[in-house]
Amino acid sequence: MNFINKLCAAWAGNNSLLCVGLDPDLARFPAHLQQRPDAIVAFCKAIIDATADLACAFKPQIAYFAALGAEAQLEEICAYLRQHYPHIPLILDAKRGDIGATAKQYAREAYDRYGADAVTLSPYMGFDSVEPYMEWSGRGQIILCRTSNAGGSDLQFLNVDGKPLYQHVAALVANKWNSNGQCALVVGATFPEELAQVRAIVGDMPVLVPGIGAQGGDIEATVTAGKTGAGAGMMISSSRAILYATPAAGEDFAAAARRVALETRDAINLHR
Ligand SMILES: O=C(O)c1cc(=O)[nH]c(=O)n1[C@@H]1O[C@H](COP(=O)(O)O)[C@@H](O)[C@H]1O
Repeated sequence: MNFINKLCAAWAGNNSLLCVGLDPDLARFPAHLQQRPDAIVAFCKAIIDATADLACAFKPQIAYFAALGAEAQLEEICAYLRQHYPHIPLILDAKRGDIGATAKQYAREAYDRYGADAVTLSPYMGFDSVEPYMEWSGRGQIILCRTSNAGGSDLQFLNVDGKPLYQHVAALVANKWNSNGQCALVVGATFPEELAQVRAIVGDMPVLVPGIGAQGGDIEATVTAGKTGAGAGMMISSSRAILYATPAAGEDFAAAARRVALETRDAINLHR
């Protein structure tokens, strides 16, 4: 099944627009896991098992693994996801962007090595830096449009031909670039007005929306701004608020993560 169809099925199957971000930070792990050599795998598997029926996607962020030389653990976690939860889209958050020949290697990494259904990409090197990913039929390309951080405004808000640059990116991706029908965009929950602008430009194209939870984005404003006519269209992503839901990071971390994921999914559904 291609990325977009899998996403639509997960939205419906789990009645959820919540994407669970996997950003494993050893320093915030529960004490009983910290010394284990397989701490990252054990932590992520427990979070996955505790939230899989509440999520429309899982999104591992590659930097948290690569910084520790833990790519083998990321491979194991991705294999676990594909084996046990093949109906839930696996998004590799890598924000890649490079010339075509190099892009092809990044695409092999995302789709072949990790088996991701989709990968996050930067648009700023243009279409020939995104096109190589489209050789993997049915896999998704999720392209940065209006990011959740304040500094995103430095470039994305620049006025180009009377419109902010992020709106050009939205229009370009939704029309010319989406030749395989597997593209999506990233718009931060911290900018609901811009999310509404993007929704108006891109029709029903899916949008990955990070920025609720730890970054303080408002759920009601996000859902109201970003939902499609069918009350879907978004992967609203939260990492730290779910992963580290217990202040003291106790042995009950997975149950606490489930509690927060459930509350978040339900808070999102209230406004669909
Ligand atoms: O592409 C992303 O996922 C992303 C885009 C963006 O604009 N802002 C953003 O925070 N992210 C990622 O989403 C996650 C947000 O984590 P939390 O703030 O802990 O929920 C991190 O892994 C970020 O790298």
